[in-house]
Amino acid sequence: MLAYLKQVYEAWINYPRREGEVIRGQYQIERFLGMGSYGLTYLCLDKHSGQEVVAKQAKPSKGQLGRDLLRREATIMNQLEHPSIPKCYTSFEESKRLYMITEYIQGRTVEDLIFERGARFEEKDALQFIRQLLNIVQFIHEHDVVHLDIRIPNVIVHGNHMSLIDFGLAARLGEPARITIDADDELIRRRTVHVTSDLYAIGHFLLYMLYSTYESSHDQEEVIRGWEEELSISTQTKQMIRKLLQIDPPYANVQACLEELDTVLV
Ligand SMILES: Nc1ncnc2c1ncn2[C@@H]1O[C@H](COP(=O)(O)OP(=O)(O)OP(=O)(O)O)[C@@H](O)[C@H]1O
Repeated sequence: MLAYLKQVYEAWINYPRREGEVIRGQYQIERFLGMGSYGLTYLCLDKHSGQEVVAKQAKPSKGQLGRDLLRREATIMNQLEHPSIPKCYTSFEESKRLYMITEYIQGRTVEDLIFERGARFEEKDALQFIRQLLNIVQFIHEHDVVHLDIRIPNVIVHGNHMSLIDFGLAARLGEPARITIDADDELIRRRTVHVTSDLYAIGHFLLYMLYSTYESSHDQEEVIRGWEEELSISTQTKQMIRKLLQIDPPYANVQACLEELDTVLV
């Protein structure tokens, strides 16, 4: 009963703001984009600049933790000035709610491209794509930050341009755990702040892209096989994925991975 009441209360306090409402007299809500684990995200019109921007609000039910994470996200994004990372414009409180305003990235996520648009990435295309992504991640690591949430819904593609979004879980390398975490937030505690975490995620990212061309044969009885058997890809690419996924000794850093990738791409 208590758990049910908690659920009802959280749904009520997390209820998104309506379209048309204006945040701090400047950001008019055009569309609710979604509710993540720690935040509510809106597409807004900045009435001062006439530009579309993204407003992320700390999720009220997460209390201080949600606010701390959003503040940390804004601090980290402010340190990462790169054409493939959304700019953080400002953050502020309004009526005890914390908001962060960032650049709106046009385009489609890789998840949408594969699962909604039916995009297919051949081996070479997938590797070239991963090369671009590695360049962004290398920049982030050079700034002593680890993203920790590199997944196909967090990469947006617009023409030939790619952007990495959602720095909500990003952390500084070697950062001591400063945030008190309750039972619901176990996930964060288990993540290790090390560059290999991002490389591991890129291994999975690459597998998603490569599986976009995979067709299982329905004639035979369904047999569960691993990716190494199922995917028709070169031995070199398989070796790279094994290192990314830490099946074999992992790359020490992004540079080592890029160097090997370049030998595969020639
Ligand atoms: N800067 C941005 N530009 C364009 N779209 C964005 C931007 N930031 C977030 N989005 C989109 O808004 C939606 C909600 O994003 P948000 O990061 O709040 O939650 P999530 O990704 O659904 O969950 P979680 O943060 O728990 O992974 C997603 O569809 C995401 O693609």
